[in-house]
Amino acid sequence: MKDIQPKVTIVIFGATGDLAKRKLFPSIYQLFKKGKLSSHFAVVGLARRPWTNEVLRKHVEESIQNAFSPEEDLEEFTSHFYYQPFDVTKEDTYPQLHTLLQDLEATYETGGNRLFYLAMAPNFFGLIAKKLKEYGLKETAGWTRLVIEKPFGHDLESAKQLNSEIREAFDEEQIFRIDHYLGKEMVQNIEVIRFANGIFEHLWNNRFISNIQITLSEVLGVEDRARYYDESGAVRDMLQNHILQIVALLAMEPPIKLTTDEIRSEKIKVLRALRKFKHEPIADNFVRGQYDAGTIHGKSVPAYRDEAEELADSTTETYVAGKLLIDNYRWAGVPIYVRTGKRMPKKSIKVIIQFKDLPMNLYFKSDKERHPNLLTINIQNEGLSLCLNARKAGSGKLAEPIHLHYHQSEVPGINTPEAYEKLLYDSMIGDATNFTHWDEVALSWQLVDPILEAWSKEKPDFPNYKAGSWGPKEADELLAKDGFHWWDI
Ligand SMILES: NC(=O)C1=CN([C@@H]2O[C@H](COP(=O)(O)OP(=O)(O)OC[C@H]3O[C@@H](n4cnc5c(N)ncnc54)[C@H](OP(=O)(O)O)[C@@H]3O)[C@@H](O)[C@H]2O)C=CC1
Ligand SMILES: O=C1O[C@H](COP(=O)(O)O)[C@@H](O)[C@H](O)[C@H]1O
Repeated sequence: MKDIQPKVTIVIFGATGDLAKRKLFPSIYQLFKKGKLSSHFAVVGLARRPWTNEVLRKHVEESIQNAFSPEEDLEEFTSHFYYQPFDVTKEDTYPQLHTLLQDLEATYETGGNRLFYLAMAPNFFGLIAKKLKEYGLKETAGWTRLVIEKPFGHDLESAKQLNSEIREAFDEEQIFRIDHYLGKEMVQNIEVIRFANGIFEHLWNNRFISNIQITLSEVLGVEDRARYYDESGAVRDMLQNHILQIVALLAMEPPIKLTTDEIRSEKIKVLRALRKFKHEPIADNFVRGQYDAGTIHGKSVPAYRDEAEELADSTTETYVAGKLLIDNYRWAGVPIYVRTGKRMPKKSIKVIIQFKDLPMNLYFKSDKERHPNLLTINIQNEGLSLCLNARKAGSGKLAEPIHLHYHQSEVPGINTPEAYEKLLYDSMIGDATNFTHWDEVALSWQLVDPILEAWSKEKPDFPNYKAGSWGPKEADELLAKDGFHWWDI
């Protein structure tokens, strides 16, 4: 079946920024190259810098050359890009934008479809949405949609405030809250692995699963995002969004149909059932950390507090590990251990499902040597692996663990699109399945707020893990007290 080729004007607020350069321009290029965009599209870049169309086009070209080696002449592609110097806080710029959009819609015959992409600091989101409505930029012959980057708020209260500001201007169906993990191939694969395989789905519950481990580890430190990151920390940056979305996909009930509403409704039920830790001590279930200087891949790296002047006394966590519990019939009693951190020994995104041991296993010399069955979903290096026990060759009656591996990248002809590429396309065709609904955002903050509130009352003893290590020792103790350990990833 041929892909739909949406006709559209994409308006990028924050077009001179990091996200636009590293992710958005290369993704739009890929969509164009793959024929998912026809010639009926235009991209308008907005930011304060006094750039021109030519400067933006050169910048877009460089960003694409940095991302991959394009075979074709990029000129035709970049000719669809236009730049308007624009300060979102200044009233006079909106009417100018209106005129530019109308001109481009006539030139490119886009049917008036407008995708407003807010690649800017979140404190501007409410204002931009309001002004787009006020200046009639939403009134067109086609559809208008608003794509919003994370973070969506700083806590539940600010998220509610932001949501109500946006909802005054846009309907929920027009709002696409992006979580780029939902565009990752293996995150999208979770529901297929579960609901298309009897051998897993029949066992996918507290009778057969002993625990689940989710690790999102990064080698990178804070890079040049110190100001943003220090306000955010690992909980707001990764746990509140990416990790909880993965949890929802792993734990949801089978949807009755593969529609946006049905899938969302199942995910929301999981987030509702997540224990919110309002009454238990947070320290029993969550561990925070901040990296000290250390060595990664043979290279010395500084402590978080030495990465930028403003971080000198920071108490922001660059690591969090936690034990989540889902209080429903399927998952009661199954701990879901999660961890994410910067400056870890390797970049990895993995989910490990540990199945319960058999009551008796005669094929191992001692209980200590027994190895549980593990299903590993490798989100970073796109693949799956299943650890089973099989006869140890030539050993008589002993068993040993063996691994069945599937690596998507080794399958000929498969070229997985980048997450942003998929999500941009979905937003243009109006498929909101892999975007977060307001209810999901609100429920996620309900989990996270009590953790942050408890932490805010005590000064942490930071730094407490070396760059290049797997985080503070308390994260190992979190599992050890339940009789588990983190599996190697
Ligand atoms: N970078 C990343 O990897 C990721 C980013 N995000 C999110 O994406 C968003 C953008 O991040 P990022 O690109 O890194 O940020 P940057 O700081 O690199 O870019 C911010 C952009 O906003 C523009 N800008 C700032 N003030 C104004 C203003 N008053 N009017 C108009 N434009 C303005 C800046 O341009 P100028 O100075 O020319 O005005 C610049 O283009 C944020 O919400 C971030 O949290 C989410 C996930 C990953
Ligand atoms: O959203 C974010 O994600 C990145 C990690 O994304 P990945 O696709 O490389 O796994 C993280 O570095 C960043 O701090 C965070 O804002």
